[in-house]
Amino acid sequence: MATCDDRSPLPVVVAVIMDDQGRCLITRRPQDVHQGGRWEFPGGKREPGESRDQALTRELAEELGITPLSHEPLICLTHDYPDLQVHLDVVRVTDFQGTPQGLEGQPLKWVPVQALDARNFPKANRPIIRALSLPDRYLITPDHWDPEQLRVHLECSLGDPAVSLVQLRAPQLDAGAYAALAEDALALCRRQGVRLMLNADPALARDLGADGVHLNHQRLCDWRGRPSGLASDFLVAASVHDEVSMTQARQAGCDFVVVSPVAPTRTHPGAAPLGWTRFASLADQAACPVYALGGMTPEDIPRARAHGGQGVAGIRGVWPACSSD
Ligand SMILES: Nc1nc2c([nH]c(=O)n2[C@@H]2O[C@H](COP(=O)(O)OP(=O)(O)OP(=O)(O)O)[C@@H](O)[C@H]2O)c(=O)[nH]1
Ligand SMILES: [Mg+2]
Repeated sequence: MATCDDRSPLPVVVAVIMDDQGRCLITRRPQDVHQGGRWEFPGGKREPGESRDQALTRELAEELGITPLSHEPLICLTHDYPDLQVHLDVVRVTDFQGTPQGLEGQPLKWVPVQALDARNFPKANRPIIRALSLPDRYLITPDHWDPEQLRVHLECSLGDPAVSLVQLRAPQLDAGAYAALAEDALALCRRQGVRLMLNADPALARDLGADGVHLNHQRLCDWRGRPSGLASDFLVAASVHDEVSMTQARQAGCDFVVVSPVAPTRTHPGAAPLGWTRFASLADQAACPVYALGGMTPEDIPRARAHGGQGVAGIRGVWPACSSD
């Protein structure tokens, strides 16, 4: 299982401890410490020579009196506070022994993941909360589907519980046809509680009430901050291919990014794939959850997660099969 690289920022292990009702455990930091008074996920500094998992076990014993039995990587990130740089290696603990108690006198509570409000946490926690709210796959519409095929595929896929985040990408359509299709697609997605990202002008995504905008290379270059009037939960995502575009996505404050091409694809046979090592290095530089795109299928999700990713994005291999295929 991948862990974050050792580096000079303060290394911290953070545990998102889940119960079987989909709630996670949060505790309040004492007033007199760094980020005092804010809610946090349990955890703490890794001691010299300690592995991530050793630090996890020690911190959860010291702070809560529990033993983690199984966990998986969630996200790694570096954050610059004015007074300190931290590197958070965040894991999701899915099973543990014991009953959590605030052994250092800290208040604790169980909260449904959807109710987590990043404003009550240290700034570095925003991507952690975002990672908890995003699925392990991001479906992108193929550009060879005409609008009718697209509607049929959306209708047949939206009942699948694995489908909860979709990007409407249709560069073959002119602006009017795209906007008409987007309105229909939004109505379909809303009915099923699926979030729809428009690969379009951010103002169009806002005006149509989409769940977010997906910035292609040009729109990421042109991005000058969130347009006014956006809902606070409106998602901004971007396509990233290298270190330069990852830096742009960081500066744009993206909620998540898609890194491609990770593996060879049928659509771009000539493009040199990044491979998993380079994907992991780019994911480590991100300040948000990262999906792997290019030759991906749902079977690649564990590999993407082991390399610091949120999951996979797909144009072909990630859509459920439909009877019209
Ligand atoms: N545990 C934890 N630390 C966090 C979170 N978010 C975040 O920015 N941090 C930062 O990570 C750093 C280390 O956390 P910590 O204070 O829990 O360390 P610790 O348990 O070893 O404390 P100690 O020094 O009292 O033994 C702090 O600067 C803290 O502000 C979070 O969600 N959980
Ligand atoms: Mg701590």
